[in-house]
Amino acid sequence: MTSEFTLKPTQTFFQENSHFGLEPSNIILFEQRMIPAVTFDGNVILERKGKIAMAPDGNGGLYQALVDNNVLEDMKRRGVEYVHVYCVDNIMVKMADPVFVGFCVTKGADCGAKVVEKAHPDEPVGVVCRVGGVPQVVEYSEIRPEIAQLRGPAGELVHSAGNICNHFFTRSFLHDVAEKFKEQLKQHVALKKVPFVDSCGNQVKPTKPNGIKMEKFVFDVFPFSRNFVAFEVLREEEFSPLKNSDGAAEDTPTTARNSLLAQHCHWVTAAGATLLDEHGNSIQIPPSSSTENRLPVQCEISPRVSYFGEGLEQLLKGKTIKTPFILDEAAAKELQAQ
Ligand SMILES: CC(=O)N[C@H]1[C@@H](OP(=O)(O)OP(=O)(O)OC[C@H]2O[C@@H](n3ccc(=O)[nH]c3=O)[C@H](O)[C@@H]2O)O[C@H](CO)[C@@H](O)[C@@H]1O
Repeated sequence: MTSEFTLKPTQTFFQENSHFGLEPSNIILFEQRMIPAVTFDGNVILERKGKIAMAPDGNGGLYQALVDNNVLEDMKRRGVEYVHVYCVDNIMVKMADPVFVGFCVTKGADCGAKVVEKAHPDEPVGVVCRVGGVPQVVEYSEIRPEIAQLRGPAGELVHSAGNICNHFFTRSFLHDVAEKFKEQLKQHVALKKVPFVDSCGNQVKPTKPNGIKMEKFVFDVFPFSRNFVAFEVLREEEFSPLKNSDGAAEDTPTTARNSLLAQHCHWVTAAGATLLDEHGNSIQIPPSSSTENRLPVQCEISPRVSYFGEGLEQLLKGKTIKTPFILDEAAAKELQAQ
């Protein structure tokens, strides 16, 4: 799902990359709806003369967009029964993870969410929990601080299941949502800086929030589930979000890249290889849970060679590898021939 802003660049990106080897007719890109941004007293905002400022309707706009674009019918025709939904800003996402999907299917779930243990009470992640017995996510922007900080007897956070925006649905559940529940999804208020044109015709880029965007949230369908499951995974293996530009303290392009490189180093050493730095000295890799802040070892493995570290032993066991090291399909062929 894209928005009005991202459809064209996404299409172009897929074309420029030969659809990553997929059959183009098997890739369905579709747009979510846009709704007007308004001022705090409810008036529309002019982005420029003659154009109302619009914004995508939140990731919960998915359910309306599935209907608008006949996507569920298309899935039915293709025999798609299970759907993996994830947000675009997590470099470590395991697309269509067979373990997660298998877990949900084995449990007979119609709806599931991957979670990681929250790092600290104020971490900006929603909390997957039950409220009055009903499964849901309480978003970080809406949880009361004293609830976020509640701790159990051993000092652990009571509400520790951090939502990573990584969900499983059956097609039949999505069908029910589209037919019966989508109108019941709440609107959430987001205070935003909305560029506008002032009464003299000048473009203004506000420095503090001047408007409201209404958003629906993708997880607001969880309460309608008949069998909801949560599946906890390790943060260092599956979650390194990109929320800020470089220069910020966390969740930047640099931290995302470093998380991926660190993971790939672990795969290489777990497969029995030794990594060398540019001077030929062997590199000691800290454990994957280490928070030690050091420069990443330049070691990257193409997802076309290994999805989650599997199959590397036959290529790498007992080998000594100089970094920077990129294991793409061509390098894998060479290693296989050795
Ligand atoms: C509403 C929601 O899911 N919140 C989750 C989201 O927060 P976060 O604040 O990151 O939520 P965003 O509004 O950025 O949306 C997350 C993702 O949803 C998609 N998107 C967003 C808006 C939109 O109109 N259309 C659209 O497709 C994008 O892929 C985006 O990456 O990720 C966090 C983990 O990183 C979770 O802990 C939050 O609970």
